[in-house]
Formats: sequence, structure tokens, C-alpha cells
Amino acid sequence: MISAFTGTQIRAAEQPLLDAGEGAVLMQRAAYGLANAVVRELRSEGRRLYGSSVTVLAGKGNNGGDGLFAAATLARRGMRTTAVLTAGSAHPDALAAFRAAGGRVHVLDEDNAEELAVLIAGDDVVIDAILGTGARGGLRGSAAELVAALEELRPGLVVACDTPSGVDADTGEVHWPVLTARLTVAFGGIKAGLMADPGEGCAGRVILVPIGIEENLPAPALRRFSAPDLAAVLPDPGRRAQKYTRGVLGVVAGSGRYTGAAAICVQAASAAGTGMVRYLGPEVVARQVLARTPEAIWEPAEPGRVQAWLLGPGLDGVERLQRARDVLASASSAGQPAVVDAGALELLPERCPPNWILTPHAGELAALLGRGEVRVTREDVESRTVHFARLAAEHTGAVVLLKGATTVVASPSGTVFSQSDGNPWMSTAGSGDVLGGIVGALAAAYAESGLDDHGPFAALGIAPDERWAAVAAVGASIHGMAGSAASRGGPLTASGIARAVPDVFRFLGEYRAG
Ligand SMILES: NC(=O)C1=CN([C@@H]2O[C@H](COP(=O)(O)OP(=O)(O)OC[C@H]3O[C@@H](n4cnc5c(N)ncnc54)[C@H](OP(=O)(O)O)[C@@H]3O)[C@@H](O)[C@H]2O)[C@@H](O)CC1
Ligand SMILES: [K+]
Repeated sequence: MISAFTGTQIRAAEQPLLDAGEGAVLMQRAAYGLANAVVRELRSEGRRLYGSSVTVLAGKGNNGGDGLFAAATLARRGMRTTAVLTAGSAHPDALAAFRAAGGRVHVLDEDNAEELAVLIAGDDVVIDAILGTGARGGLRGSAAELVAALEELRPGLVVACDTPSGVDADTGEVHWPVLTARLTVAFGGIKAGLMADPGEGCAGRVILVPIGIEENLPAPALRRFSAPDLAAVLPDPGRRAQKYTRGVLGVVAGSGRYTGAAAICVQAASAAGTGMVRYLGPEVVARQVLARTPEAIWEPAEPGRVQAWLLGPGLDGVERLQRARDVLASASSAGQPAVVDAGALELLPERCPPNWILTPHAGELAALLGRGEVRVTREDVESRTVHFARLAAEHTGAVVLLKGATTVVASPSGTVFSQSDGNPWMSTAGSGDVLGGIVGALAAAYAESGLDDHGPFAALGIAPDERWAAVAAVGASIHGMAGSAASRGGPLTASGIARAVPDVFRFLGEYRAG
């Protein structure tokens, strides 16, 4: 699993080493890692180090110190180096080392921000070392002016030191302006704010440089499944499998007005390896569902046994909503997992069972929180995704999967997962219905096979009360990967995402085999 930590957690892990007088050593390791990352990045672009230019934007704290020491190393390796001191002063030893290595120094003041921005934009590399984990809020005054001007000028390779300045390391909240990085080099642990929107959008690729504090780190604030983790947990039918042991999903979706949503989510559930889908809905919709997925079973009356439910995509009309309400009530008393999306989110009881997975987008999450008297807008949710997903999980008692470029999943126990495997082409009609189908299929499979302490989630160190959130995160990741496979850099349709799902399973299966 990829782990991420809050700035506070990282600082606490550093403290014993600082107390032991190791602060300078930690900074040297960080700076060395940063310099090496810049070198690798330039070389990967086929560029020579010698004669290339780099400017470090250095704040007055240790983040600036890291940047200045790294730039000193780059100067010694033949790069033309400049430092812009954004706060007048800088880490004394680092600045001395930078000067000794031949670096040029400018001091940012009230009058020269525009001029310096133009100068810096011509450089091959810009290192953003203004603010790190010691930041309170975002850039201010001339530093904000400089960064805003530079962002407009689209500078060369921007490398963020530990975190892009202005991104809250704990939450991913962004205080604009921020210099969007192509690469962020994180020290000791990846900051949670680099794995949540909107912060992740400013960080580019994130790499981790160990500095020797890792043993002191507590349980991560946020985790992410990587491909090997997904391969390890994906349901494996096994030799004696039959359709009922693979998990049966009941789907309450679609209406006379929105027939496509039902067809797409059933198609996706089927593609994600569910043993069987039972569709509960009117005949007019069922015809479309079956035309696309003839393997599904239409249940006009009382349905046969299911292991999990998916409710909500395209749901509309008084009668349909009442049906969904009844199914939710029976799922609750039977202890069945339910994936609740779109129209069905309005039907939730005040407290949900912990094996229910809600899949709102930001607007739906704002509405959901509004029911609990938390007045927020869609924009508020988008600017503090982890915070509000967590709050909704706490209020409802269910797992909350907040859809977005980075999908955040919060469990009622407080654990957070985040996945970012998709691409912007996936913001298309029906994409959310595919996600519902995939998560529903996984919920049915895991409900049947169990999420006990002998299973693959436990082997990854995921605690019992975090496992349904983990299931949702796995679903989000498969959805993103299928979207990337379907897009390959171009437009896609929701049906195309669903069709690509088996390929993702195959890819991950090969991972497991090899
Ligand atoms: N600890 C360690 O041993 C190691 C730490 N490492 C590195 O140190 C970084 C943390 O360093 P840090 O604690 O010095 O804070 P940093 O992020 O540089 O803050 C800058 C200073 O600016 C100020 N300031 C705050 N907000 C502001 C704002 N909005 N606008 C303007 N100014 C603002 C505030 O000073 P104040 O205003 O409180 O006087 C603060 O002191 C960490 O990210 C990593 O890169 C690594 O080298 C490994 C070893
Ligand atoms: K920074």
C-alpha cells in the first residue's frame, strides 16, 4: 500500500532525531534526494546537466534550507543556479553553502516580483521551496505575486520541495496561488495532502525520499492501493466456484426517464465478475438491461437471494423510490451490504450500517451533509474533499466514496483511502453508473467470500472496520484503470469503460501470476 501522513505526524516522527541533534543530517538527506530527483528528471528528458539553469524559490524555514542545499549540490554538478529568497532571510547554513557553491542570490521585495518571474520562467528547472510542513495558510504578499506571475508564464520543469507551497500538507486544501509542479519530492513520508483533491492536482508525480524517520511513523492518515495490492485482493473464483459463490448482486436502478443508467450499471457489474445480477425494475427498463446484458435476470416480483445491493443510478418516480426504500430496509435488517448512489442517497435512514457504501459526487455529498444540518456547497466539498468525506462517514455511519479526479473513500472509523487511476475523459454521462456496478459486484463477491482475518485485506494490514472502505477503494481503482484503458488519451463512453473492466482484471491477474 502507498501510505501518506499528515505534516504533524511527520514532524512528530522527526522529533526524536531532532532531539538527538540529527536535524542537519536529516536536511542533508532530504537535499541530496531532491538534487538527485532533479538530475534524473533532466536526464530522462535527454537533457544535459552542465549548463542547464535552475532557480530555487527559498522561504525562510527548513523547506527553504532543503532547497538551497539541493541547489548547492546542483551548482557543484555544473548547473547555473539562482536563489530567490522570498522572505528576505533564509536558513543560514544552507544559504552559506549555496553561495560557496557559486550560486547567485536575489532577494524578493515589493517591487521586483514581476521582473523576477520573467527571469525565472526562462530557467530549465524551478524548485519550489517556499513553504513546507511548517506553513500556516498560503503564500502572501510578494511571494504570492511572484508565484501567480510565474504560473501564468508556464515555467519549465517545476519541482516541489516536500509539498507545493500553498497546498495544505494534511488535507490537500489549496491556498491559491500555487506553482503547479510536475514532480514533488516528499521527505520521510508522502504528505496526505498530495493524495487528495485539490492538492493532488498541484503536485504532479510524487516520489518519496527516505530520510531515516520512517521507523517512527505512526499508522498512515491515508492509504492507496497500488497494482500489486489490487492483484492481491481481487476476488479469485477458485476451482469450485459457481455463480452463487461468486456473489449475486441485486440492482434497483433506472426508470422510464433514465433507462440507460440501469443498463450501464448492470453491464458493468457483469463485467466486474459478479456471479449473477438480479435486476428489479419496470419491464420497459428491463428490456434495455437484458438487451445489453442477456445474462442478467429480471425480477418483476420478489427477487431471489442476493449477497449485496446496488441502488440509485437513474432512479426516479414515487413508486421506484418506494421500492428502493423497501429494499434498503430489508438489506439493513438482513445485514446485507448496499452500494447507494444518486437518487437513492435521498432515501437513507439517519444511521446506516457500516457495510453500506455511499457513492456521491461533490454536489450530492453537500446535499447529504445538509440533511445533518451541515450547510456546505459543492465548492466547499471540492475544496476540502477528505474533511467532508470523513464528516459524512461519521454522520451517516456508512462508508463514503466521494467521486472526483482523486476519489476519496472514508470509513466511519475515520480511515481514509484515496485512488487516482482515471483520466479527465471519464467525466462523461454514465461513468458513475459504471463505478456503481463495479463496486456492487465487488461488494457481492466479498460478502460471499467474507472479509475475515484470514483474507487478503487482513494480510495487507487493513483492520476489520476499514475493510468495506477498502472494497470501495478497490472498486474506484478498477474503474479508473478501466477508464484509462478505454481512453488511451482520447474520448470514451461509459459503455467503453464497462467493456474495459475485464481487461483490468486480466492485467492484475497476470501481475499476481508473475
Ligand atoms: N524538521 C526537520 O528536521 C526536517 C524538515 N525538513 C523540511 O522542513 C520543512 C518544514 O520546515 P519548517 O518547520 O522550518 O517550516 P517551513 O515549511 O519551511 O515554513 C516556513 C516558515 O515560514 C513561516 N511561514 C509559515 N506560514 C507562512 C506563510 N503562509 N507565508 C509565509 N511564511 C510562512 C514560518 O515562520 P513564522 O512565520 O512562524 O516565523 C515557517 O517557519 C519540511 O517541509 C521539510 O521540507 C527536512 O529538511 C527534513 C528535516
Ligand atoms: K515547498
